Order: sequence, then C-alpha cells, then structure tokens
Amino acid sequence: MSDDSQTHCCNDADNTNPTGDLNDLTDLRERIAQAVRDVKKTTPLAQSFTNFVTINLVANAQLAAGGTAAMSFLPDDIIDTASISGADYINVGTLLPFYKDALPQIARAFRKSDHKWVLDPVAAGIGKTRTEILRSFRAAPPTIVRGNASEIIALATMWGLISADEASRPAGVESVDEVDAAIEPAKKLAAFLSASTPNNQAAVAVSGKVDLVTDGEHVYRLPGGSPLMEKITGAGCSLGGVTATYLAVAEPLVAALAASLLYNRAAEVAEAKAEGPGSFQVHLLDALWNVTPEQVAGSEILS
Ligand SMILES: Nc1ncnc2c1ncn2[C@@H]1O[C@H](COP(=O)(O)OP(=O)(O)O)[C@@H](O)[C@H]1O
Ligand SMILES: Cc1ncsc1CCOP(=O)(O)O
Ligand SMILES: [Mg+2]
Repeated sequence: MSDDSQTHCCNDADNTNPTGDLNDLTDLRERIAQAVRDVKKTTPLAQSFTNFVTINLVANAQLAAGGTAAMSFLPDDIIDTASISGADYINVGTLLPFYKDALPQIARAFRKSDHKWVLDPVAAGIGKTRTEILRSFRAAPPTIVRGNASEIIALATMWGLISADEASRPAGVESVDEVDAAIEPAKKLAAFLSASTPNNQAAVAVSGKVDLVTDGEHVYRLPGGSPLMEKITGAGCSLGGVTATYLAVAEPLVAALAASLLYNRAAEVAEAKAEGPGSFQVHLLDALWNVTPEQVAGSEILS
C-alpha cells in the first residue's frame, strides 16, 4: 500500500484555500479542532438505530473517535435514552416490517423534544417500506443527512425538493452518481433541514472520492481518503455514527466536517499500513483513535 498517509493533512500555512476566504476557514478550523477535542474529553453518547450488517463497526468507530455507543431497535428504549444521548443516528440499511411504525414514532419524538439526529438514508429509492419510512421523515426531519450521492439525490427527490427528471435510478447501498451530481440536491436538502430546525442549523454530507458538506449556503469539498473504503462494508455507516458523535458536541456543519475530515485522514493512515481490506478495517479503527484534532482541522478544505 502507498505511503502517502499525510498527503492531505497539513498545517495552516500549507492549507489550500482557492477562494482566499481564510478568515472564515480559520474560524471554522478552530471549531472543528474544538469538536474533536471535546469528544475526546467528554466521551458523549450518540445512540444508534442502525443496520445489522455494520452495527459493530459503527459502535467501534464511535468509541475510537472518543465517544460512547448504545444500539437499540426499541422506540421506548430510544426515546427514553435520548434524554442522555447528545445526538442520535438512524440508518435504514436493513429494515424489518415493524420499523414502518417504529422509525416514524422515534423521529416524531425527536422533533417534539428538539433532539438532534443524523439520518443515513441507505439505499434510498428502493422498496415500498423504505420509501414510506424515508418520506415520513420529511415531517420530522433530521439535523444532518449523511449519504452517498445517489442516496442524497433520491431523498431530495422523494421529499419533492428536486424534480424526478434530475434524479437517477436507485442504486442499492453503493452510489452510481458522482458527488458533484448531488451538489444542488444536497444544498436544497440542507436548506430544507435548516428551515425545519429551531436554530436554523443543519447540514448535508455527501461521501465519495471527494466528500462534500453543505449547510445549504456554503459548499465545502474534502479531498483524500482511500479507495479501500469501498472494499469494506460500513465505511459510510460508521461515518454516519461518528457524525452523530460530533453532533453531540458541535453545530451540524462543524460536526459533519469534523467527521468527514477525520475519516479521510484515518483512511490514508490505514491504507499506508494495510495489506488488504481486513487489515485496513483494523488500521482504520486505530487511526480514528490516533489522528489528532490538529490533523483533522488542518486538512485540505476546498470552498
Ligand atoms: N474512492 C474513494 N477514495 C477515497 N475515499 C473514499 C472513496 N470512496 C469512499 N470513500 C470514503 O469512504 C467513506 C464512505 O463513503 P461512501 O463509500 O461514499 O459511503 P457509502 O458506504 O455509504 O456508500 C467516506 O469517508 C468517503 O470519503
Ligand atoms: C451491505 C449492506 N446491505 C444492507 S445495509 C449494508 C451496509 C452498507 O454499508 P455502507 O453504506 O457503509 O457501505
Ligand atoms: Mg451507505
């Protein structure tokens, strides 16, 4: 594996900022570093209702980032625990029939208590049950949506934020769209989420070769990471879980940026040490633990 683990990680002096909006980025970088530090210091709980395939990696990644994990599929469990959970994570990767009632009930309870949560709309656009559940979240929306490009486009389409002509076909759990194809859907989705939150703060994170994060107004591109992320299952799911961990201590835009940047830096470190997907996953967890707040915040951010 290549040994360019720190290629995209640089100190402030080395940062590329093509628009020259250094003041904003300097402030943003400080808030990102603070979020990473705060998680390590306060070990916040982010509770998850997530799929059976990758649930273990989600919990381990949250712990490696410095947070605490709790997984559940029971609405009463989740709604009770929300009072001590800094933020929640809902991932619709593997659905069971009873989720059709459970998930909208949980989302409504979160909305009632203004509880922050991250949605990973895995495989959005596929199946009547999944579509019904994802449609229901429009009336009780999350604080952050994190998904690959196809999922973001599909969700924005089913919420009527973009026309069906702009959408592509459903993609399973993998993306068939480039991240840039999701810029407008992501911005519209983030603007919709912001308008639905009490403090007008929300974000959308689109993952891929170059990640994209938006609050509906600003768009940030985050290069780096590793193609080996596509060779393990749960890279996206665990990124969603860690995004919820940061959301427990930070505003949505900062949380989404911090998680995506941590993942890119950690993936580069892991790729340099791995011999294939198996050892890559182990090294990824180690790197999520070892990458520093300064490395995360000093990353290349293209605005
Ligand atoms: N080709 C790639 N090069 C670098 N990083 C990648 C690549 N593909 C995915 N990633 C990273 O893997 C993580 C999960 O993204 P992605 O594979 O798009 O999610 P999902 O698994 O939900 O489809 C993100 O951190 C993203 O940056
Ligand atoms: C393979 C699979 N099937 C249903 S959920 C799931 C995991 C998807 O994980 P990720 O979106 O992180 O690749
Ligand atoms: Mg995914």
